[in-house]
Amino acid sequence: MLEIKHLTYQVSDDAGAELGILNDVSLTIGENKLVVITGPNGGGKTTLAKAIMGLIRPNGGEILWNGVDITSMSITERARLGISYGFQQPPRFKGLRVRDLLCLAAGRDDLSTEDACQYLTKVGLCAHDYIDREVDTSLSGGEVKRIEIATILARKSGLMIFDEPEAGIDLWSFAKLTETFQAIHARREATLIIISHQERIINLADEIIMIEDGQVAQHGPKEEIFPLILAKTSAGCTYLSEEANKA
Ligand SMILES: Nc1ncnc2c1ncn2[C@@H]1O[C@H](COP(=O)(O)OP(=O)(O)OP(=O)(O)O)[C@@H](O)[C@H]1O
Repeated sequence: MLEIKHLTYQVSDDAGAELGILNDVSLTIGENKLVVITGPNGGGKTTLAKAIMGLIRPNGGEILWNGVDITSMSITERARLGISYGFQQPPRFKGLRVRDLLCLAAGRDDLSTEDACQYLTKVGLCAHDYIDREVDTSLSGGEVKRIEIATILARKSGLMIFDEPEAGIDLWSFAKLTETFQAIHARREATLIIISHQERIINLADEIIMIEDGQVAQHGPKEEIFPLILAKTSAGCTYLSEEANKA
């Protein structure tokens, strides 16, 4: 279970004034739930994910994973506790091959080619073409994104956070990725937090959290929150209004 209590994160602007990015965020995510975080651009979704992973230090509040206070822990300590985060824009690793990254993620030098390839297939990559490629600028944005997601799958974490996994990914790979999320969830293997604006991903959720202006604007079961989001975003669009009425 992930518990976030009164989390705040502030930065100073150029004039030295405090700017609140996360403002008293509290929420609880149950074990093995699939939760989608959505909301307007700049609302604070990535900042919240980075705070959970330890990539930024909050100014106040607490984060507990399975009852353990991780607020002051390093990224490495959180990773050891089984927390993973896939960046919105993943980094590249010149000199490392896809195979090396998967071995590192799985924590095994002896990861078989077959096992490594299975993770790539789950994100819609033809394993044979990619397993020995270097993770450098020769790979497209969508390819790097899928390779990073494959490394998260290889890590077998208890809490997997994906930041806009759909970004830059073609329709075919996106369909494969959606199936993969669904399969992990069906096997109740991990708690999944997916930051997304994509209706097909939102549809996979047990719960939706809407973050707006650094606060939790809505949090509840998909059946309750999705119609509210559709109604809010459909003003002036007849098609979306009809979908909202159907939902
Ligand atoms: N270090 C920082 N300094 C100044 N502003 C910041 C900093 N980090 C985040 N912000 C601002 O905080 C707000 C929230 O950013 P964040 O990336 O969390 O939004 P988001 O909800 O993930 O947006 P998107 O949907 O566009 O990815 C944005 O306005 C961003 O510009």
